[in-house]
Amino acid sequence: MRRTIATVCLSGTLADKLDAAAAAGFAGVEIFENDLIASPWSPERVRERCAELGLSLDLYQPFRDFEAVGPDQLRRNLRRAEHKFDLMERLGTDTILVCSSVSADAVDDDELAAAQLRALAERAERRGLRVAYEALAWGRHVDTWEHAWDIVRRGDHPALGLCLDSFHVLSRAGDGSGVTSMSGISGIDGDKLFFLQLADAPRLHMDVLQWSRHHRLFPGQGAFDLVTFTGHVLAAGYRGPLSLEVFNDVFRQSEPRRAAVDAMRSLVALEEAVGRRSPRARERIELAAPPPAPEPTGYAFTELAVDGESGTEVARALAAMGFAHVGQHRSKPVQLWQQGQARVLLNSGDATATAVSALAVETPDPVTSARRAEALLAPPVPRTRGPAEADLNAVAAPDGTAVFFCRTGADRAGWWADFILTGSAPDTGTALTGVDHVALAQPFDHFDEATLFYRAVLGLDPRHDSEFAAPFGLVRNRVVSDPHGRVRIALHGTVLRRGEWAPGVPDPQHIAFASTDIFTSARVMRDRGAPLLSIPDNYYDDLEARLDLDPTLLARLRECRVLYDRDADGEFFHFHTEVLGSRVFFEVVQRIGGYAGYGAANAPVRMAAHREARRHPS
Ligand SMILES: O=C(O)c1ccc(O)c(O)c1
Ligand SMILES: [Mg+2]
Repeated sequence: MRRTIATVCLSGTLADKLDAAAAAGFAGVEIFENDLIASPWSPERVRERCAELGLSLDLYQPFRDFEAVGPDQLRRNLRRAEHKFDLMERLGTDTILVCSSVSADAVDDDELAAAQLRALAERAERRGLRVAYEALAWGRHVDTWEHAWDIVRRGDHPALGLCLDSFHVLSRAGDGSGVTSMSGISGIDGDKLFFLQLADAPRLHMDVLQWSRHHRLFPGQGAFDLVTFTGHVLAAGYRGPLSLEVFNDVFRQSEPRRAAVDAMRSLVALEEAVGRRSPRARERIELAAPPPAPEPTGYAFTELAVDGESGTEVARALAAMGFAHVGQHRSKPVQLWQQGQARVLLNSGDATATAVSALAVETPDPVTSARRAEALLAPPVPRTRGPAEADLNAVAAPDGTAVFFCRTGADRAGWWADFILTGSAPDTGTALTGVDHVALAQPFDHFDEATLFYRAVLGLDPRHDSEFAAPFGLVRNRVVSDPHGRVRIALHGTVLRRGEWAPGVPDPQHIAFASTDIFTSARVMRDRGAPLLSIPDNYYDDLEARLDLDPTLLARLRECRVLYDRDADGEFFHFHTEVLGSRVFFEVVQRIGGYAGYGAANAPVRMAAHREARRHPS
């Protein structure tokens, strides 16, 4: 379908926004009035620039507080409208969005509202224009799509139709009041559906206007069921553009070209999901159909960027945890460390701070995984490849992490062949079997973009949203994972921009290894000098108070400095190393039963302990 975007979604001047929309491949834009008013360009110049960029002007918006007023006010409103019609002619756009009145002057009279909208539509029609009426969720008298649709029908004019905006529909449809629902949408006459605006949002309990103006997201980044919603709209016969209209404080300050790519990715993924839900729609309507994501089967490796100093520190910690340096890269300063199915690369080739620099996801079909990534606009990572080295496909995630696709299995012919084996063997006495999850710190501005990236590109599902008060501010967590938990990526970032006084290091990232026996892991690793994190006694006193644990178990937890959590499905045991270099640590976890969480309740304790360890290095 045609994909368009409202200029309000992007930051910068109108010129910046148009450039960004075109660069991301949008076919057209909704011109948001404020962007035009603030622009030094004449409407003719805007039209010309859009033509140069290959963008159509699909909508002019918003026209406010028009309907259901007294005769004097109506005269003033029609005069105002004629001015905007002049402007639309100059711009070369034929549809104006009229949003339901929020004015105290508006009266609760549907017949009057319909008659006045009809009068507006008559004037529009004379100029070859049309009016799309949208119910704002906070409209004074009209705040549901059903009500707006009823008025449009009463107005009964060919130049008067409905604009549906998923935010206004779904913010109200989920509030439990039953005043509106989306199921009736498929019964709307498709010819009367003049425009469709799409936005997602997190479920928040707050004033709906504030929610809309600050927290909208691109589809796939929030909690709204846009697949079902869009399916209903298409079933009604709508064939106009899918247009994004997102008001979001973070996007408003992001680099517009990058935000526009995020936006485009959201629509491609949405079209794909709609087509998958309804194959019949796919026969009739052109919907994006990127190659389906092959289900990831695990991590081939995780790469850490290290410098000389942190490299030694990390290597020493890995050795104490039972890993062996089993391979050395043929042409690059990269070491391969292994224990069970856990493989860690230490790359000292780039002089960057210690960080998780790459994830290699195992897939049964790396070529298709890479083609999908490309279809979803994942930027490729340029790589230098030595002779006889594996041709690894990598794309860059929004947080800068390179994501590689490697064939499932040890794949000795693939990336593994780039390493010369050292002959060292791991020590199996530490009970580690593989990688449980990788936790990646997300830059404040790219959290939602990252969720969509991992979801769309890798086909992982978001789950386990949580938020907790940490020593340096509120932290937000979200895990993206495949259904079997083979590739779990825990994304975390601050909810608010991080305070200046927080330690002069970025949030640490970590790799969590799975253990079959947490107490053995802890004891053996401690004996071998692994830099394990010390946990305060207060924590164990509180555990005892809260959970009424078996005293023997509590004593073992306390002795081994293991953290504990449980839920209805099972139990979780974990411990951590200190931060190695500037921003990486390791975690060891054991899951019992069906526990599928990450011990979020313990995270503030762990963070404070890391802070303490940095202040008083052992
Ligand atoms: O927040 C608003 O005022 C506003 C304006 C125009 C829209 O299309 C909309 O959905 C909201
Ligand atoms: Mg809208």
